[in-house]
Amino acid sequence: MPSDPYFALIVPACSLLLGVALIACWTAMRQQRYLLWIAAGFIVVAFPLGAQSLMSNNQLPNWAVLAGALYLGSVWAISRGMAERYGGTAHPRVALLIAAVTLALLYYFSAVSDKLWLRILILNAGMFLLRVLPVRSILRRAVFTNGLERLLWASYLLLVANSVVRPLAIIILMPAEHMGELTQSGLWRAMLAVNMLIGLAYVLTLLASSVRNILQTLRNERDHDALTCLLNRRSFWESAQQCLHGPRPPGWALLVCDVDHFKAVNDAWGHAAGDRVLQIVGQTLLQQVRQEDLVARFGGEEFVVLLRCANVSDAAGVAERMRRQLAQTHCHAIKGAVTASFGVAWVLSFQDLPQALERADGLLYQAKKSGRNQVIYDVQAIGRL
Ligand SMILES: Nc1nc2c(ncn2[C@@H]2O[C@H](COP(=O)(O)OP(=O)(O)OP(=O)(O)O)[C@@H](O)[C@H]2O)c(=O)[nH]1
Repeated sequence: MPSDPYFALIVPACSLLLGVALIACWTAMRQQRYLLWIAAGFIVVAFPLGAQSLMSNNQLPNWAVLAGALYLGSVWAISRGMAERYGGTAHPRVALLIAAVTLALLYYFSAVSDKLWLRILILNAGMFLLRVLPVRSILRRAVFTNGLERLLWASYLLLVANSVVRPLAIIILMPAEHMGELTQSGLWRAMLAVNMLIGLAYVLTLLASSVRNILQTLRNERDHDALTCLLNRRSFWESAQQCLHGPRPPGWALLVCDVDHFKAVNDAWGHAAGDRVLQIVGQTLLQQVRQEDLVARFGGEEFVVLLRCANVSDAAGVAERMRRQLAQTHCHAIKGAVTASFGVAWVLSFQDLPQALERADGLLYQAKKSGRNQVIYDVQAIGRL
């Protein structure tokens, strides 16, 4: 047994704690099942690591196959988690084959011909192959959109590289005559520490990027209408403030659009068909605007668009295109098309936005009163730019 067994237990204890931290993170996020796989990887590896660090050299060969199976299982669980996170695959059948060959070789070099350095080499080769398994499919599918994602990927590749560096370091740095004392050597402890540091970097980056993703999802849900995926009233107001900031904003017009006789659509075809109509209206409005414009669903069948344009008649032209396209778009759910009415007002500034909304609403009301399926705009606003 090593002279300082408690020091040797620090690394497996840390691994266990990292696994528990990942499970805690999973319970908070629920849907991210890959966290469970990776947690399992860190928890499982703690047992052979702890046990082997406490074993004498004579005991090591007896447990080589079982410890090897646990190491390989833990490595594959992490590969599986990474594959699941990025929509790749960890090739379970190939993994099983690699594990079977590795364990057979471990058995041979423990029971038949006891060679510790060969066992280390074989086990690390098996671990390397299992870690590499998902890499190709991940690279094909994953888009590393931000620094954290790139850092996570880099720390996983470090784990992969470590499976190569570790056995090489042992072979190069450990004198053959002292190979038997490997698990009690300073080199072994240094390798455990490096392992732990890479593992720690990996888990911390994983936790940070998972929290980032969940916050992004929550922000997305907070800012968008669940049915049409358009901006909701709240985020429309926030984004409009950015568009219209400053005392003299560039030209902006406000379009208010309301689906005609929508209650009748719901009554005749059901609520699900009505929902589908709302989605089509949202898509139609989006198709007619540029990226800098804002399209929002304010509730019910009312949509609002903040449009960057030179004057109100240009905005009315855009609304007219929207109206026409909507009237021509066939919706399978109602076996026909819907029409909508529009009110278009000019926006003087962000402070003017509530009044502009009232003006556009008034014009929309006029459009409804005058027979629906039409655009009415604030004629007097022409040339105010
Ligand atoms: N399917 C669906 N219906 C909704 C949703 N929100 C509101 N509605 C329905 O939209 C209908 C709006 O009806 P009204 O305000 O009377 O307007 P309308 O029938 O379109 O009449 P006009 O606007 O005057 O042409 C109501 O029946 C609401 O129940 C939704 O998210 N999905």
